[in-house]
Amino acid sequence: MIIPQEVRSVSLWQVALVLGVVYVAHKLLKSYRVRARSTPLAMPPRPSWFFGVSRLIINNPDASSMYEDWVQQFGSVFKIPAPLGGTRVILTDPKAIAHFYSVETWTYVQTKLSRVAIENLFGRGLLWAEGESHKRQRKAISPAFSNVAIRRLTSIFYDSVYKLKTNWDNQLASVDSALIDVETWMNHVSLDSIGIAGFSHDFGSLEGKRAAVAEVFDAMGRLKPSPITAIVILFGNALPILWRLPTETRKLQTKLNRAMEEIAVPLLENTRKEMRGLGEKGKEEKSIIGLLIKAEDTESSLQMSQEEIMAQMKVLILAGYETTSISLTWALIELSRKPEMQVRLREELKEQFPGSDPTWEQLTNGAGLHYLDAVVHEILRIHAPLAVTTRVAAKDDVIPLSQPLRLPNGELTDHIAVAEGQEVAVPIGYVNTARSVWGEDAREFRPERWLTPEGLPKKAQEVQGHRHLLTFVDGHRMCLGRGFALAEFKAVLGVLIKNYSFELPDGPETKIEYCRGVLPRPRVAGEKGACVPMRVRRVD
Ligand code: HEM
Repeated sequence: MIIPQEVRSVSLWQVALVLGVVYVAHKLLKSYRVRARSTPLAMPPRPSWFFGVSRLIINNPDASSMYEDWVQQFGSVFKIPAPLGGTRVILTDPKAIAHFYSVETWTYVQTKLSRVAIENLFGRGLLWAEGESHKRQRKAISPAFSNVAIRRLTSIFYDSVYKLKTNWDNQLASVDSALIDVETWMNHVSLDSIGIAGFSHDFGSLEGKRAAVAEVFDAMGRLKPSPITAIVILFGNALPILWRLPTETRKLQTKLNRAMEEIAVPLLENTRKEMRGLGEKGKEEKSIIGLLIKAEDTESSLQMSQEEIMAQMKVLILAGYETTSISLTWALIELSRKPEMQVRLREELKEQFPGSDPTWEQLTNGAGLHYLDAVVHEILRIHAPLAVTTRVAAKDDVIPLSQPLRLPNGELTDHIAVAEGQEVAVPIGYVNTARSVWGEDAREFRPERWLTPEGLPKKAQEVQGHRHLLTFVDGHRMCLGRGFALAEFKAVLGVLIKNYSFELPDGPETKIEYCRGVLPRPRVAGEKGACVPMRVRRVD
């Protein structure tokens, strides 16, 4: 049958109109239901329906000050305008935060958008899983992060930093000092360490090889929002097929998968050979994923598929590569801004370990390395690589508060009601550096605060998490690799500060700014990419 053109176009318009009306009605109904079942919280004005305050936060190098203003105006729990007309509840009260993390992955889950993005890029591994599936995966992978396992991996961190040392010593053989981009080298140390310790693969970046994985991460940081990506982000939840469009992100995903496959296949083969007694003599598999494959087999449960193994490998790279290299870079920056602290750390290292390097026990239990421990934790406090946890409520919830909160209607409350579908966030970076929690010098790099005999301020002690910091979050998703990260951070920083002195190109006042990466990275102002060139000298 031939349908006249005008009839066809009219019906298309009608369909589009009906769909539009249904969509808007659904959105309105949903927001009405969320509002009806939620405690009415205070909220700052909305600067844009499309972006909410997200652009103000992302573009603000001092987002903590914005949160501080809001806390002063509205109290410890409030709402902020989120993108597309939505709202987000912000928790800064310690009891509320502890509750939130204690029910995360069950009551609070990844937003649909993050979940699809994580699945597409990094597979259905630990970071993607929620609830029962997350519990099962975490139980399977946890033994590979035990103290015994990390202790056996510590030599890998030293191997990496000594490869760096060989290169730097060559550069400094005939000159007094050299200008070295320390951020790139921290990336190499971190990537090669996670490759070998995580899944027995040497990326070789410390020897000048260009790893495809590092290229993917660099490219992800440089991705520019295109109209097609915007469409996928806006409508991807409703129409998952859009995620299959050949966007730049999808191309990177294919490249990352290919690179990881090349690593996963031999690892699986070698580990299974070893378990059948056919492995290379003296080459026992001790990497995190290797241990995981072995454990699965001895428990004679189902073997992990190659796809699952790749997903966990990608989780390790995503979770462990940038976080550690960014933290090491910030440590060198802060110690260059405060040369007297650099000298104090060097003296401690030389005094305690004049002719050797500390073992895992010595790194972990202090062994006189109190200042090293203080520097590391102070960096993790003021430069948390992940600045916020954002989740959505999967069901209605009641969040308890440690202090009564004054609501906009004048009532006082000791709890708040949150409805299913409401976004909730914990601003990690702000809580770690809040003056009301850490004192007037909260924003300053002052490792000495960790050494005071009376301990941390009382308010800080109310915050749960590793050493009262939210840097590794808390609860079910608390960073599994924190023992790994701390051992690596201390081992690498110890060798660097013992052997070299670091100066920023324009002295302690050199301007440092953030640049985009998968996570925000530091750079010396004016540099094109994420570069932190420093004047490096050998010290005897
Ligand atoms: C300074 C370094 C590090 C920091 C600040 C850090 C921080 C974090 C944070 C904030 C999370 C929670 C992510 C979320 O809620 O979505 C996390 C999860 C995780 N991290 Fe780390 N991380 C670091 C290093 C590492 C390293 C080196 C590894 C592995 C060797 C690692 C493995 C993991 C894993 C497996 C998870 C997922 C836990 C789960 O979902 O149950 N992390 N990390």
